[in-house]
Amino acid sequence: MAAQIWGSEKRARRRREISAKIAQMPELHDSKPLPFMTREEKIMESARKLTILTEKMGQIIDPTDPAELYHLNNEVLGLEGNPMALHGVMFIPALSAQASDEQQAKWLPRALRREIIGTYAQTELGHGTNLQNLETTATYDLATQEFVLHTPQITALKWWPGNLGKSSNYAVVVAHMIIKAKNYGPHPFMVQLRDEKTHEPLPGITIGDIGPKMAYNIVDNGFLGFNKYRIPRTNLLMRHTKVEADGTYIKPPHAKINYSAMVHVRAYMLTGQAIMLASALNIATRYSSVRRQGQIDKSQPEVKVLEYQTQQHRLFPSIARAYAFQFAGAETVKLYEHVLKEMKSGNVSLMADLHALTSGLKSVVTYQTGEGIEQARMACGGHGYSMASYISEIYGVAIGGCTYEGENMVMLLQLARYLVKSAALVKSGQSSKLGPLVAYLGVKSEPTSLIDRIPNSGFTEYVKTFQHVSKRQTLKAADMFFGLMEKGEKREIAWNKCSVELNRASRLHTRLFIVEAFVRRVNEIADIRIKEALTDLLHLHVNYELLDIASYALEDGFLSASQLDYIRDQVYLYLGKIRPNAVSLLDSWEFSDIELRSVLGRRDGNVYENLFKWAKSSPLNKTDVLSSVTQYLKPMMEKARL
Ligand SMILES: CC/C=C\C/C=C\C/C=C\C/C=C\CC/C=C/C(=O)SCCNC(=O)CCNC(=O)[C@H](O)C(C)(C)COP(=O)(O)OP(=O)(O)OC[C@H]1O[C@@H](n2cnc3c(N)ncnc32)[C@H](O)[C@@H]1OP(=O)(O)O
Ligand SMILES: Cc1cc2nc3c(=O)[nH]c(=O)nc-3n(C[C@H](O)[C@H](O)[C@H](O)COP(=O)(O)OP(=O)(O)OC[C@H]3O[C@@H](n4cnc5c(N)ncnc54)[C@H](O)[C@@H]3O)c2cc1C
Repeated sequence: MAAQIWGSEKRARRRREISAKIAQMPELHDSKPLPFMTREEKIMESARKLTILTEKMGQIIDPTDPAELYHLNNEVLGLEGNPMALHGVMFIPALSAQASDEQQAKWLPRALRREIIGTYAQTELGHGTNLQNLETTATYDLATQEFVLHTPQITALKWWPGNLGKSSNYAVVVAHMIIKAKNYGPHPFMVQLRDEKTHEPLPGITIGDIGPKMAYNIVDNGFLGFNKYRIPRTNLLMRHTKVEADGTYIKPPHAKINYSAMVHVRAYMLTGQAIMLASALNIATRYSSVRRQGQIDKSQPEVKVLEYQTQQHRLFPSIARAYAFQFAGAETVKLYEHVLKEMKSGNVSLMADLHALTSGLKSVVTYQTGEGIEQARMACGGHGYSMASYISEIYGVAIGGCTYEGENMVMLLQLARYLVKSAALVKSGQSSKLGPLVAYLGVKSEPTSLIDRIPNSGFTEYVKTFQHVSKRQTLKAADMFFGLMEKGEKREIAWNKCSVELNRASRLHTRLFIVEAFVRRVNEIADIRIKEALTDLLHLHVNYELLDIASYALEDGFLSASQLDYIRDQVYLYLGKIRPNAVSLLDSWEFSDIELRSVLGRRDGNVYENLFKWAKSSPLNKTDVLSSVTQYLKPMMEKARL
């Protein structure tokens, strides 16, 4: 199963080997539990481990393999981030995709050797979503052949970029490029922020940390202002766009090609979200098979809480989602790598499809991951609320994904633009022009679902039902939009008035893609036992998801009330079938205790002993009487006694 999850037997084996090596290297372990550290201590601890890793990485992993690097990172540095998180996640990808060969030769080896630390600085205090209204400017000075970066007012301060505040000395900065008073829109520039020797901010740069966040606090998300700060013309990233010495602008082959670093993260973060969901579920499911509370049969002893159907219903559909996201994520990464290769050689024809797909997936996956992790926390009762479970940190980091790389509603609306264009093709009889991801929109569906009517139909009837609801909602939302325009409404006003319906279409389309990715994967599996276990999970997935969106299929009679009862019964049937495998389905992800960082979710299951040990190690328990008591509470009580 681990081979299915991680892509191959070799990958699963390598992960095990890496975890085993790390287990033998105490210098790479947290020196004490992270929740007991202050933010400064955590940042220091992370930097300590990061520098050891830089020295010893070659002994542990193949540093050129991103999957090994990612696993090493999760084990040693963990999900709260590290001082170089954005260096790998966005700075290097931005340079790789947007810098010319010559620029890459100059900067990439230095970045890869970690001679310099970089980040991706785009969002500002006043604008994150609407890139056209970013306010930082890069004005070309023909006389000196330099760009002058400037922050015209407080809202133009860069705000949020990870590791910008304290760790990075370089950044890819996105600014509006102005040449001879003409604004060419947002473009990426390579900018040095700090002196390479002293790490002091360079003159003209104002920089710092934006303060503590809900989670992810090892990362120093930062602010940055420029006061007429000059950089050479050749620091504009020039793979696709060029500015010649005389100010001549050579436009890129696609208007949005400079957005590729965002698409990179949107594609890669899906499996990251699956991992976080599976981690939280691993903790909750292990704990649920240790925790005994109450009886189902009063004549029997107390049961493990995992025996309760409500507990299974809370956890198992999310186990199925974690697998579904992992499989859909792996497909998306493959597609992304393909499109990136094409883009580098000038073929930009697949960019729109990839953008639409990743926009929908990042939104649905992050939202459902958040839901699943929060349910996992509640499934652990009171102990889930303790930082000892570590679920709150996993939750905080995961739901950051609902916001970063494009706020979820906004990204769903990006996919909706693509769906509406596709609907227009269907309506004008040009279905043959639909891309493969939306081809179903042009296919006539049956009048009613045949779920429960065709024995052994596999998942075909389910997929058809998902296709039906997605198609119907897309055409309905598109009709609403076109109708408003026909009535004379301006395009943007009409769009806004339909946006809730449009986003519903985007979600349904994306959920269909996730179901199909899961079906594709299960169909490929040769090992009978693995196939059986995953088929059960897939049964739960399709029935649970369909129940969740049933209103769309009920309202036009595609599904009947009796079919809904059938689907509900299937959910209960598969909850029971999955119960014996539940812990194994999560243990198969093979998270080590070091990586999980959870007292509640440890492999040994010694929950109570470990919780007591953890509580005793709380810094508050170093003394029996705190100074807050001697200084304030004791005098107060004494005064009251007089
Ligand atoms: C590798 C990682 C591995 C694992 C990660 C795991 C865990 C992660 C843990 C921690 C987190 C780590 C890092 C977090 C880092 C976060 C970084 C950031 O957040 S960076 C900032 C991100 N910002 C955004 O995403 C901004 C969102 N806004 C936009 O993208 C755009 O403004 C928007 C698309 C909304 C609109 O663009 P605009 O240019 O204004 O639009 P316009 O109306 O002119 O055009 C729309 C037109 O353009 C098409 N389009 C838009 N984008 C693309 C694209 N990327 N590719 C192709 N086409 C694009 C769009 O479809 C539309 O086309 P049509 O007109 O409809 O034809
Ligand atoms: C943990 C974290 C890490 C980050 N890291 C980075 C980084 O490394 N580099 C970087 O540059 N940035 C980073 N960001 C910033 C992030 O990319 C932005 O916060 C994000 O893109 C959302 O933009 P915003 O804050 O402007 O939200 P807003 O756009 O202000 O969103 C507020 C509300 O307005 C709604 N809204 C906005 N526009 C529309 C619209 N057109 N239609 C409908 N509704 C709309 C949204 O849906 C939302 O409900 C990070 C953010 C976080 C939380």
